[in-house]
Amino acid sequence: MSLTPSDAPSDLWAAAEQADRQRMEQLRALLRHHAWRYYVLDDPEIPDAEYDRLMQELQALEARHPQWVTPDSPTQRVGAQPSAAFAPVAHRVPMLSIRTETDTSPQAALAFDARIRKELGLQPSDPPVDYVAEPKFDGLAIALHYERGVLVRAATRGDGVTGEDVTHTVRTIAQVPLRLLGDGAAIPWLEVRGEVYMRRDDFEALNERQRQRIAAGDKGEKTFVNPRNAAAGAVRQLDPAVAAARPLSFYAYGLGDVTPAAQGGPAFTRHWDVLQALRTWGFAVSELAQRCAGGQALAEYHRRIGQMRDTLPFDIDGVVYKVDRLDWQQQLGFVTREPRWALAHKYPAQEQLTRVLAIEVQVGRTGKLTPVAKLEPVFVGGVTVTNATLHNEDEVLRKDVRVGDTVIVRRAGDVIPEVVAVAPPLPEPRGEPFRMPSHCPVCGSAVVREPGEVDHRCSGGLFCPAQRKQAILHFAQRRAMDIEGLGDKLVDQLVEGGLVRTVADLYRLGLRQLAELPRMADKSANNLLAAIERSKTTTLARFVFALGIRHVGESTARDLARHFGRLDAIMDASVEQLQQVPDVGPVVAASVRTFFDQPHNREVVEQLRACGVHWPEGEGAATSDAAQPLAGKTLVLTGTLPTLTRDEAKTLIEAAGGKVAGSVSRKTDYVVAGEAAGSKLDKARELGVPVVDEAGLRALLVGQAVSP
Ligand SMILES: NC(=O)c1ccc[n+]([C@@H]2O[C@H](COP(=O)([O-])OP(=O)(O)OC[C@H]3O[C@@H](n4cnc5c(N)ncnc54)[C@H](O)[C@@H]3O)[C@@H](O)[C@H]2O)c1
Ligand SMILES: [Zn+2]
Repeated sequence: MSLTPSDAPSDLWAAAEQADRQRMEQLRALLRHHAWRYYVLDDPEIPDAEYDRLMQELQALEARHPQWVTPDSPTQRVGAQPSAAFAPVAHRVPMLSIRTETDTSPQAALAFDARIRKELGLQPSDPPVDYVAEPKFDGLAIALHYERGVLVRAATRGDGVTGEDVTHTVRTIAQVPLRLLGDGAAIPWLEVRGEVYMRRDDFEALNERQRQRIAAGDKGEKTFVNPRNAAAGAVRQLDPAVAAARPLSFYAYGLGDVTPAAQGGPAFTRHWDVLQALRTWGFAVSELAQRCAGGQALAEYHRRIGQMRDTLPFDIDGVVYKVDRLDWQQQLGFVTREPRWALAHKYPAQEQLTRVLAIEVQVGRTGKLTPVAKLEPVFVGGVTVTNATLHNEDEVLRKDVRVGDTVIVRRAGDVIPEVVAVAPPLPEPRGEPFRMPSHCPVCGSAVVREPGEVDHRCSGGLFCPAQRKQAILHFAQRRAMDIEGLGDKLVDQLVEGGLVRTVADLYRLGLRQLAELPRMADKSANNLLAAIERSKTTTLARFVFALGIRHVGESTARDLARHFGRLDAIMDASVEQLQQVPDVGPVVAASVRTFFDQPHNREVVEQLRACGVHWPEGEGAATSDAAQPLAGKTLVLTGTLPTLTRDEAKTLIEAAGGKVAGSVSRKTDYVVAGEAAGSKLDKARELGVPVVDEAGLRALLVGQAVSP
């Protein structure tokens, strides 16, 4: 029920008025606070959608009570007061906001067109109005001043009248021309306007780098809420080096104060022509800008760009419609803070508020543990989201996200939704701070975080159901157990069909089970069984590599096999003993020890042996199922060999027991030189190291002597 003077007693009416007035005061204070966080600190506390809701509520109240609208109300102003940290720049042509339409349906485009036609006094019989439609980039507006084609100043929008001088940082942006091309160079005074933004991939990479820095103990660093704020923060830096290190981009979309045509400035009649000229002067102008005749074409544009939104490399929060004819723009003019000739037609917000119901830990296929927030379902970026990543333990603690908190969730493009921050107010009392579990929630094995690493990992690689597929693929690969035909698709089928839980189950597969799999003929099932059977005869080095112990690659596996000779010796070696092996440092040693400390991993190893997987054990037998003609020899590869790639040559040499080194020294036994061999060949000659070609290498591989 709504209260109006006619149906409510006057004191009730007065009370309602009083409540409105109080709410307006409250909203203004809130909006001022959030505008300050957003525009001055580049560190918003609430999502834009939330800010827009507060703004709309205030606008509605002001519409109902126009007598209480104050000139300093956030509804009457653009941006925020420029910061005193920068020199002020006066905008000769004010930098305004754009009227925003949050109704994402096509109707809004038609309504805009109808309004424009009405304001221009057009008749239904008049032709459609020409518009230019452009993406609305989510970055920050910048004015660039060019004097005779040379960039002399760059300014933020500030409060629309006075901006901040950010020439020092904007100069570092590669897409901002320092000198204009073509006839742009001759214009006495030219102000170009556009948006500085950060591409989504650049933003993700920047945040990943920040997370690494924080993990490495850099206390001063933080991650950024979204590309818009990362871009704004970079531009509004005092130190240009910081901005230069952040990957920023720039799109030009219009002009500000320009020398009139009569005094040597450019003459334009349409906005579209402005965009084309900007391009010839050397600016990036969006390829997505398009001319549209009439409201229907605008609605179609909104739909088309909306469909592309997730795949665009940058964030957009809507599209902008602009009347193309500049004389009409002039005629339509401005209201307080917005031109009448433009409209920002939004898309569903990419950031929303919701509540954390739980924090779960997920285990990825490589064993990495990721804390994930379970959320009260929320519509964000066009879909309903119920889970959002929290990346790692440090991130959860730094953001201090707890169960019961209200958080900002971001979903942009095809990047997985993430919790970007906790939003005030905090609940009273709060939940417990997050702790990473000490044991894998999937398999119960110990969870390990290595020094200098951001991630926690499950150490039960051979057994952990989360890591099954990865473990089997690794185990079966050519350089490990070499089970031919056991690829991605088949592993999926075996695991999903419940036939294989650990690698030991491979040796228990029967023909009947295999033949029942979809797309599996008897012949291929037989081939696979034969390949599995063949793999039972292996070497200790291959077997150790096949286990998938973190940091134990092929060559470490070989070193371990050579040093210990027997599997049990490796499994029981202490961290100190492991470090006796050349090239095995504390991290690798700890990783091997932890792996074999997991009872589940040991069980799988025992099952493999029980299934008949075997290798020659003991001194000298460690690595050889064939002769090792290059045992103890070090070779260096240089240049291009006629038939072998460098990888293939390396594999062959290592299979023959040799080592491949990166540089030539007195300890090098042979240098294998191909086409276009460089300084390594010179070095070999200088040191008198024997040099062989590919034929020579092949001879060495089979144990023949070669004369260099
Ligand atoms: N989260 C918060 O706390 C908070 C606080 C204050 C403001 N905000 C957000 O900031 C925005 C405030 O609106 P505003 O007044 O700055 O205007 P706006 O960002 O909605 O629209 C005007 C701006 O659009 C940009 N723009 C992008 N592409 C353009 C194009 N092709 N042509 C012309 N302009 C283009 C320009 O930078 C211009 O200044 C809202 O989205 C609001 O939610 C958020
Ligand atoms: Zn596990």
